[in-house]
Amino acid sequence: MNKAVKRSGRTTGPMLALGLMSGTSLDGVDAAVVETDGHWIIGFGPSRYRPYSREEQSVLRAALGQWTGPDVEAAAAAVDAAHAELVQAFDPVDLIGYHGQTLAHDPRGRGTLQVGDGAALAEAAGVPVAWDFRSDDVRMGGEGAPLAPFFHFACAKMIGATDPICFLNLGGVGNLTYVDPSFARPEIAGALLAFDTGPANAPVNDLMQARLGQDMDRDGALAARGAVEAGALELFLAEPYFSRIPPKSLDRNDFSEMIDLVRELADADAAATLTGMCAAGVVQAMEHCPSPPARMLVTGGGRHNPVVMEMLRVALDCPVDPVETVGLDGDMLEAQAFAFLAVRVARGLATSCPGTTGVSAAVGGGVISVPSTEATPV
Ligand SMILES: Nc1ncnc2c1ncn2[C@@H]1O[C@H](COP(=O)(O)OP(=O)(O)OP(=O)(O)O)[C@@H](O)[C@H]1O
Ligand SMILES: CC(=O)N[C@H]1[C@@H]2OC[C@@H](O2)[C@@H](O)[C@@H]1O[C@H](C)C(=O)O
Repeated sequence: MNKAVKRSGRTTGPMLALGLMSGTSLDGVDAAVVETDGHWIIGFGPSRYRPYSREEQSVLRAALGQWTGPDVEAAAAAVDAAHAELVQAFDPVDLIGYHGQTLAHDPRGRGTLQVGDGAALAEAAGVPVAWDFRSDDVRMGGEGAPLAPFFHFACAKMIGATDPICFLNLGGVGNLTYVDPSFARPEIAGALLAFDTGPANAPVNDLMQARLGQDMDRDGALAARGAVEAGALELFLAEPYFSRIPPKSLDRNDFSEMIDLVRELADADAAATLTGMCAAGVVQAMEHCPSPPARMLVTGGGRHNPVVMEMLRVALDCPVDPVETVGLDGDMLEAQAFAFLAVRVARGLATSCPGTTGVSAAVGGGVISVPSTEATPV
């Protein structure tokens, strides 16, 4: 059996890390290579996407919101198998960052659960694996999410930003990172503020599935034909979550009852209203930022939706662009984030701080499992 270790032996120099992320949309696994010393992004390597099959998706969906039991075990097995298969497609790396699949997230109650066994993957791949990224943060009073902000800080430095900017990830859930790149390090108070903005694509996907048997409102085609219903939007914004001071985080299904607010609406109006809720959550989020950002860079699948992008452009006082505008890859940013964080775990560096998760002090989360064939940890 391999062992989980906390700290690195090697302390400097770049490493080649492969990040693996299975997001809340349950569509598949993203994998991307990053070369980094844990502080600076030296370069981006190859990336791949491995979609879940219909069967795999239903296994994962059946386990959502559960903490233990046969559904969770089946989901864990499906997640491990998909990741092990995907890793095979890459040339050797120094380290893997394995986020796994979040099934349940209740940081102030039962904790947070990502399935995916890093020890087994380390054995299968023959490479050390950093995993279980969120538990330590939750144990120290944090939200356990979002964790991409330390990577966003490095991205802001890489693109040469000098004024504060925001990264907005529109996945199943939305999350925002405000970065002040004038700070030298991400854990210094004031460098980062991050939190989940509200539901993003998940309610729209659920609506499309329930009403039309489709996975998503591709290119916002349905929403573009409808109108936002003001009453439903108002009820949505009355949710206490939006006025709560960040950091704060959400589970995928925390807002699943939003679909009830559009139950009486025609398909196009329902899609437009749920899309409007995603944008409105972001607009509310800006109220919590310490200063207006110079620009907003959008990542995640929602950046492909012209309806939500236009809503944001109309409502916000700064340019709103996909991250591709600055040369980043919006389909792979989260996978790259977990490659970057893996190296930070290996180096004993912090992965979250009070500004990103509300944790009591900067914490280096995650553990590293080393394959039994390897004599010393990374
Ligand atoms: N062309 C498109 N038009 C509209 N929506 C799109 C398009 N492409 C992707 N999406 C939306 O983006 C979603 C996938 O986003 P993404 O891959 O960022 O999610 P995720 O990583 O699983 O979620 P999270 O970041 O919450 O973990 C799809 O389920 C869909 O709703
Ligand atoms: C608990 C959990 O898995 N949260 C995810 C989810 O998906 C988006 C948003 O909610 C964010 O908080 C987080 O993922 C990103 C990758 C993060 O940790 O930065």
